[in-house]
Amino acid sequence: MQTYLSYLSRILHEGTRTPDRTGTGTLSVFGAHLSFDLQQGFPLLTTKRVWMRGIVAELLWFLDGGTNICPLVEQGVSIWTDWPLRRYREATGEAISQDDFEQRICDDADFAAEWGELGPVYGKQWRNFDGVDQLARLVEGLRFNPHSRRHLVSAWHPAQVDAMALPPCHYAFQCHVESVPDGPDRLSLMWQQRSVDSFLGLPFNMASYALLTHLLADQTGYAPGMLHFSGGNCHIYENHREQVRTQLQRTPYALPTLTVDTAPSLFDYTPEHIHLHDYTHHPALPAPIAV
Ligand SMILES: Nc1nc(=O)c2c([nH]1)NC[C@@H]1CN(c3ccc(C(=O)N[C@@H](CCC(=O)O)C(=O)O)cc3)CN21
Ligand SMILES: O=c1ccn([C@H]2C[C@H](O)[C@@H](COP(=O)(O)O)O2)c(=O)[nH]1
Repeated sequence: MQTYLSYLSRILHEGTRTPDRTGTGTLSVFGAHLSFDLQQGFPLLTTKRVWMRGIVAELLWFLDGGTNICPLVEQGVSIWTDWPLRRYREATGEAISQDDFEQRICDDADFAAEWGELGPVYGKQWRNFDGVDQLARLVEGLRFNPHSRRHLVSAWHPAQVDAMALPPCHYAFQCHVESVPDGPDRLSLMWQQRSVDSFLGLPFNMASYALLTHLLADQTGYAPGMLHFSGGNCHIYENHREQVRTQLQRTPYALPTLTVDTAPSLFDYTPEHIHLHDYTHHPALPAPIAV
């Protein structure tokens, strides 16, 4: 995890003060690459608590093709609530609390359909990009044509980005199968991210794509290989600087490991199939999210 801490330190020391859409202000660099060997452990930060249950819920929601916050909210996961909540407050002028908004999303299906929808975001594009189930195709391709160089999934649909609550930040990923002498072939994954909230978002994204690699490997019979991140605008929000400094003073613990119980298909996993082992971490570092 030293690689993530060095990345944060680079933004802190070399980053340029840049205004941003949310009005928060950032320090940013353009262009960064991080690599993790999934054989060496599961890349969940140990220098603060990272909320794995929320990450699992979000990824399974993407895999299910979900674009409405309702199933997340029902599991107590609020990471996507801010955007629909703001839309509701602006449209109605009602000063509803987050708790009351989430309660209505859970209790009233019509309300959820109207106000909990994020538009054609990740889940939609992964499972139904103009009629193409990109994930089903990916699994078939990995199984039957492993050495293809076209194992690519795109969430960036130019004709639909304006209809999304937030255009995709991690907008594409590619898989790669590699032969290993005296061992099972390995499945690696690289994801592209145009905009990177390095303190709050990236730890989620790293764990989420690591988990996706484990699930794909489980479905295709490969061992998890390397995970690569390629970032465009990599930033630290001004109001995360203190938390970043605290984190940089902490010494990482050994990484946890992850095991997966096999499910009938990529679309049948539940949180009960996913087991995180030996996760030792420093205390949580709360920080405000820029909306
Ligand atoms: N500015 C911004 N950063 C993001 O990372 C981000 C967005 N917006 N918008 C869409 C999604 C939502 N994601 C989120 C949203 C919230 C947390 C968050 O608040 N995490 C906290 C606490 C989680 C909890 O325990 O409830 C954390 O400490 O990691 C993380 C990722 C990632 N994305
Ligand atoms: O998975 C995600 C989703 C979002 N983010 C961050 C990156 C930016 O800080 C904001 C998005 O704002 P834009 O103006 O659309 O770039 O959300 C992330 O890091 N990871």
